Amino acid sequence: MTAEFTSAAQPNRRDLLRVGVLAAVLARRGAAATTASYALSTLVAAAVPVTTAWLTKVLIDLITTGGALGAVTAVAVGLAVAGLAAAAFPQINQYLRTQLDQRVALLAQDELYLAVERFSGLAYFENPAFLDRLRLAQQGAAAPAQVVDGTFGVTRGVLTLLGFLGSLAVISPVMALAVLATAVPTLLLEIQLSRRRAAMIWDLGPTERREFFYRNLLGSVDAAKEIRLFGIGGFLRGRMLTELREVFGAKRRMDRRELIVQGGLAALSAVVAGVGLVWAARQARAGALTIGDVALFLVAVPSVLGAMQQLIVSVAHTHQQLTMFHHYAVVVGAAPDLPLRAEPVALPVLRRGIELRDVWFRYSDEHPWVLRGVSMFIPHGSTVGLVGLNGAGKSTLVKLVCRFYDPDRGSITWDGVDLRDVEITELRARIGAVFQDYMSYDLTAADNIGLGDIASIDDRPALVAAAQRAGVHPAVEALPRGYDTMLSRMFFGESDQGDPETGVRFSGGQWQRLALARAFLRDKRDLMILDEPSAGLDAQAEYEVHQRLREHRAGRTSLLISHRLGSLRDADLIVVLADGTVAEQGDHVTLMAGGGAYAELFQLQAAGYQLSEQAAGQAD
Ligand SMILES: Nc1ncnc2c1ncn2[C@@H]1O[C@H](COP(=O)(O)OP(=O)(O)OP(=O)(O)O)[C@@H](O)[C@H]1O
Repeated sequence: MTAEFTSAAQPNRRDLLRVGVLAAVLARRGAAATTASYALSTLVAAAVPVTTAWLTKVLIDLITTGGALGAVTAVAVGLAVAGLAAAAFPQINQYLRTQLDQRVALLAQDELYLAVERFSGLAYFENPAFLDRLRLAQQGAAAPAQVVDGTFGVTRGVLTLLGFLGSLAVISPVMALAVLATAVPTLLLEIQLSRRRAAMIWDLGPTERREFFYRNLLGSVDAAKEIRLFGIGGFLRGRMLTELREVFGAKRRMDRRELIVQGGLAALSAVVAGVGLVWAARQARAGALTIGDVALFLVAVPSVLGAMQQLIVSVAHTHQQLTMFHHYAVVVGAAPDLPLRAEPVALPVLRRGIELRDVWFRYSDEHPWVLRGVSMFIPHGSTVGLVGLNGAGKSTLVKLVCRFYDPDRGSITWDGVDLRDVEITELRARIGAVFQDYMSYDLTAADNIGLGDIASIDDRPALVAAAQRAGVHPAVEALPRGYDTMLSRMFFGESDQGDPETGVRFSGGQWQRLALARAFLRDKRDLMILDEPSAGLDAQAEYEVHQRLREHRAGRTSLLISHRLGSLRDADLIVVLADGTVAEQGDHVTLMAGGGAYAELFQLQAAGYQLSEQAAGQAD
């Protein structure tokens, strides 16, 4: 499924052509008028140097041969106008280029993240090859404008080159051929260098990713405690530097290669120009060339070489940008990570329940099976508790019910309709959830709750009601700007708290209550999933939250995961997962009477509490 991300980084000619067309289409859609103006301005900019050189030659010849005053004046005025154009057009070009860059990048970025949003599962985001592609695609979003710019650069280079080469050919066809002959190897070598550079960028992807990870870790507030307590800053820094040295080493080798190749080619051009200069001087001395010819020659040779250099740089740059843009095209054009039905079945309002039938799942072919034939039923209107040791597959099962992945075998049905047959967004719109690894957004308290149901984000009474149910309302109300206070995972001083741009730091339990409030805002959904909703709460808060959950769960369908078995005691059904299968299921009383894994776990926890009570009693 993900082979398209791991395939060779080097696009072939057909790929380049295809992405070139894609870049042009994006430029047209994003900035048609700017692109057209830029094209026009490029043509003028290309014509100016050649026109100037010819007018200079004509002027010198007119002056040295005693031409008419009117003619001299007309040519001089022409030269002045060309000078004006030479002064103005670089600025105009620069402005148009920036406009083009920004407009096309805006569209390209929008389309990239639209495509990313369309990947409705999680598998791509857990695939390092995809993450590498995405990182390069983000850089590639700026490429279409660069490709257009490069194409215009090539056009400008070709026009200037042809103009000067034509001028040179008039004076010396041999010289024109000699100059042209240096261009061919230069162009080929530059393209090869560009290919190598693109391959190097791709190969360095994993190394750069690791370096980025260590760099982030060293500056992260979350990791700061452990790094300091364990004294591992030096160790992590060492690893970061090793990765960085590897990156720089590869880049240095590439730079040296470029230095040798480009230096050699520049020397070759200089030799050709030098030989030409000697030849022209001798020809003028012998009277075979006019002074105007020599002046034109003196301008034409460096201009041809310069235009050629510019052309080569533009070709190489365009090639490199096309290669970068290819990463963008791979991401934007990637097949959906989860198969989508062309004609999805409408998702019925849940009336009967959700059934998992012989569900097998593993994260990839290289991973072990996590679920091995799980069959269970979540009846509508009931609370089902999911129990199991760490790594038993509880969160995985929840992710399958949300269709973040598809089962490898078996099926999950919603009132008899297979989840694979319905529109994913419709399914997700029917589910409310607090995940084990819930998000803490560096946004206002209101936004942190409102994101749970974007349609209600401005409905303050609804946000307050959700916060009240999650028991976080008093804490939010006490904030400097109440619900409009920015919450942040960063620390800001007291004096900053009046500043709406800075944030207040919440405790872990308060963030968790906010996540709960976010889920409560979605409470009119068919299914509520709560994966460890109270793990970070103190005992009193946990009691309160469970009390509210109980009230809230009444008559609704919910799937509840908790290691604190006491909180699942009153669930209608408790399912125990072990070794990827359902080890046992039933309500609390039945499972306790059965004396199986659940009863054992429950008694172990209860004994733990009794022991601590006894210890506390003895201490008193
Ligand atoms: N994205 C992933 N890629 C590969 N393996 C994964 C991934 N997520 C989980 N696993 C593996 O799947 C198994 C089940 O994990 P899961 O998180 O579902 O367990 P759990 O029962 O929720 O555990 P816990 O009680 O610790 O939360 C574990 O062995 C875990 O290593």
